[in-house]
Amino acid sequence: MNREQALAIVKEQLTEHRYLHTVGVMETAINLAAKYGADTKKAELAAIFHDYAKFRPKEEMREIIIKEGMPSELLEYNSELWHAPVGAFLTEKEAGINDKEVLDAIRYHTSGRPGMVLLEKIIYLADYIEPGRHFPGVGEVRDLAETNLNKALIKAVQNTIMFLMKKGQPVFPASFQTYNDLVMNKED
Ligand SMILES: Nc1ncnc2c1ncn2[C@@H]1O[C@H](COP(=O)(O)OP(=O)(O)O)[C@@H](O)[C@H]1O
Repeated sequence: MNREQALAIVKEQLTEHRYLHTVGVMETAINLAAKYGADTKKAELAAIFHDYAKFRPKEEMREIIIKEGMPSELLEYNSELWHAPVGAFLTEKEAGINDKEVLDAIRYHTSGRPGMVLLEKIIYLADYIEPGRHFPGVGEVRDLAETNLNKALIKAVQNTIMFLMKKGQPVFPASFQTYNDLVMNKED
């Protein structure tokens, strides 16, 4: 599937604002992939589809999580988390993309996971720093991403956890595990 075909498929699923975000994630992911030696075509495809399920009704997502045997713990946490694993499932089912690396990058783009591979890191980070994002701390992560992918990712995961905790919201544990994994295996 080429870029135009992929973008046309997701455009139908998204609002204009979310579509523009997706294009920003795509461009950022391609740049990061080129810089850090990942497959730019896979980065492009994963970025285009990362929010494919963003606007599916909650009930549909809940059913898919249960039926497809996804971690039921997800249902106890912020439903904002659901579109990532459900998006991976629907990207395969409805768009026919079956590349496991691409699907995993979509699946883990919101929570992260311990042992993230390069493509997963790139999509998580591209989602966080694409040019349309404007929130406190994003500039620091953008700067880090120029030179050190892991340091940028640690900062992004840390900011996300701290943002949720400051609001007194529950934190899905995969993000803590991601943070610990990255910090404990830091290479510099
Ligand atoms: N571990 C977590 N526990 C609970 N909510 C989380 C966790 N990680 C991210 N989120 C929340 O999920 C939401 C969606 O994040 P994300 O998928 O990265 O962005 P978007 O869908 O806008 O591209 C954000 O509001 C974020 O705070």
